[in-house]
This record gives sequence, structure tokens and C-alpha cells, in this order.
Amino acid sequence: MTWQPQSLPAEHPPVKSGSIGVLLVNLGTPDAPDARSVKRYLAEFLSDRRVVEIPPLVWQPILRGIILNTRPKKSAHAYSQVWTERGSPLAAITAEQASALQARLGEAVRVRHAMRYGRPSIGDELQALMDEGCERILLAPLYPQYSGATTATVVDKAADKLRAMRWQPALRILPPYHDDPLHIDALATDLGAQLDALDFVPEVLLLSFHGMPERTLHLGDPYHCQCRKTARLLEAALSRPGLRVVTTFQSRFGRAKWLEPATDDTLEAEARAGTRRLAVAAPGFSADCLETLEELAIRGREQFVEAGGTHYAALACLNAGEVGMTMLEGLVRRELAGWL
Ligand SMILES: C=CC1=C(C)c2cc3[nH]c(cc4nc(cc5[nH]c(cc1n2)c(C)c5CCC(=O)O)C(CCC(=O)O)=C4C)c(C)c3C=C
Ligand SMILES: [Fe+2]
Ligand SMILES: [Fe+2]
Repeated sequence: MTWQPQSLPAEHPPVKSGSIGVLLVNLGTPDAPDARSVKRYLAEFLSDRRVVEIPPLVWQPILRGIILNTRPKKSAHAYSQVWTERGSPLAAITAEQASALQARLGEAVRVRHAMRYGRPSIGDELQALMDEGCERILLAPLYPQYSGATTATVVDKAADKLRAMRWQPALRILPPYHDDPLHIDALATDLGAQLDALDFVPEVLLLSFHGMPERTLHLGDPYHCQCRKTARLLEAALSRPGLRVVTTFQSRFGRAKWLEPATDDTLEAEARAGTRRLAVAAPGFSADCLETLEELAIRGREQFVEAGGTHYAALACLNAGEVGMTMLEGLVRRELAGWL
């Protein structure tokens, strides 16, 4: 909408105003599955002091001298195994979620998406919403569970952009939705349908969340508790008495102790203890990504089968499916109350 009140002089520039924006944000991903792109991405991601809480004087030499010279090649290989025609799965799915949400919310709201690390950047997308006349913006980090390394760093990045604006929009932030009935019901419905569609009946359902250094729990980060609560509520909502539900944490990084039990160790231990049929789901990820498609679906299967398992399935995230989008629309509409 272009607003040009009568009282403004004719030479006054037109001002777009009156719209509402929604910015969906996820973690970010390399531009291509090659070592150069992965290195650029990891340099930004792992330099975030919310992600690696080691003083930069100590951490940067380790990052620049060792990690960025070894990890990009290995990670690029992992990315190349899951890359799609539309690019990185995380980027493609997040874009799809944004256009599906736009279709559901209609003209009254402008929906865009951004990545915390890499592109499209939070700053550019906030600016684009402002340029489209959005005076009120809902920032929606697509992390069900809050942590300093997820939700908080998205808010920090948005605040960096706002700090440089003369004319700021009003900002709301989607709260973590780890225990929201909309989220639990969506997970139970979607995972329940995926379990029913399998050609085997799993003995165990592993709920694998991304790990964090254990120290963050003792420092007061609610992430671990929120993961546990999601798992507990989801198990109750699934209501499958014959199915044993086990919660684990994946993607250990670095030397510090991470949250336990670890997904890879548990897959191996379950198979060695006699579990033959297992399904794994990742209720901490709103979109499939390297961590679910490579670490769980490819490497997880290898680990489980090598240790004696016979049937393995990695279940999909909510992604841009009907169930997940109905949940997201519900969460977003609730946060837009009074604006819409
Ligand atoms: C879902 C929440 C996430 C938390 C919490 C999290 C913490 C965290 N991650 C690392 C290190 C890496 N993570 C990597 C990939 C990655 N991480 C998340 C989400 C969370 N991370 C996602 C969605 C992805 C996938 C991105 C994609 O492109 O698909 C990687 C990169 C891949 C690799 O080299 O293994 C690293 C490294 C730390 C240190 C951390 C702790 C706070
Ligand atoms: Fe991560
Ligand atoms: Fe990983």
C-alpha cells in the first residue's frame, strides 16, 4: 500500500506502509556441496559466539588453523549425498514453507524466509519486508526448542539489523513451541501416519534431537528440558503401548561432553542388545537437512545394520506437508492476533 497524505508536499517521497510481515528463519546451509562453500558457511556458523562458547582468542586459531582445513571436505561429501535439484534440502524446504504459508495467509501478510548463516540473510529479508511496507513484523525462528544457539542468535541477528535502522518496524518473536498442543498433535499425526505406512513394525522409536554441549544445560539453557518435554508429550500423544520410545542427542561436535545419550551410540547399543526393527524421528528439526538425511537416514542405518539390526527407517520432518503447514499457520496466526 502506498500512503501519500494530502498534507505532504508533492516532492515528498512516497511511503509504503500498513502491511504485516512474517519472516521464517532457519539455521542456514552452504550455497553448494563443495569444500569452498562449506568452508565459508562453517566459518560464519562456528564463529558465532552463541554456538561455540569458547573465548575467540582460544577458539579462532583452532577454527581457522584446524577445523576449517579439515572439516569442509568431509562435510561437502556428506552434503553431496543429500543435495537436490533445488539445492540444499534445508534451503529448498524452508523456501517451500514460506510460499505455502504465504498462500494460506493471503494478501494481508507478506511472508519471506531467511537463514541465520548464509543466504538469504536476515538483514536483507527484513529490509525487503520494510521496503514492501511492513511496519509490523513477526520473526519466526523455526526451532521448536529454544536455545542460545538457535532462537537467541536469530533474535541477535535481527537486532543487529534493527540497530542500524532509523525507522524500525514493530517486532514480535514466535516463542518456542516445543510443548504447544498444535506442535505435539502435528508430530503425533504425521509420525503416526509414517509409522503406519512402514512395511515393518518397529520395536523402538528413537527420537533424536540435535545435541548441545552439556555445559549449556548447567548454564541455564532450557534446550535439554524442552527436548525432553517434546519427547514425553509426543510419546503420550502417539499412544502406542507396544512401541518403546527412546530419546537421544545427535551430531556431537568437538571435544567437550555433549548431551547424552548419543544417537549413534544408542543405535549401536540397541542393535547389540537385540533390537532388530527401529524407526528414528527428529522432532527438533522443522525441515529435513544434512543432520536428518545424511546423519540419521544414511549413517544411522549403516550403524544400526552393522551392529545387527535388520529393519530401519528414518521418518521425515514436518517440512512443508499439510500437517506441518496447518500447525505453522496456527502458530503464526496466534502471534499475529491484534495485528491481523
Ligand atoms: C536444531 C537445532 C540445532 C542446534 C541446537 C544446533 C547446535 C549446534 N550445531 C553445531 C555444529 C554443526 N551443526 C551443523 C549442522 C546443522 N545444525 C542444525 C541445527 C542445530 N544445531 C541444522 C539444521 C544443521 C544442518 C544444516 C544443513 O545445511 O542442512 C554443522 C554443519 C554440518 C557439519 O559439518 O557437520 C555443524 C558443524 C554446534 C557446534 C552446535 C552447538 C551449540
Ligand atoms: Fe548444528
Ligand atoms: Fe551432523
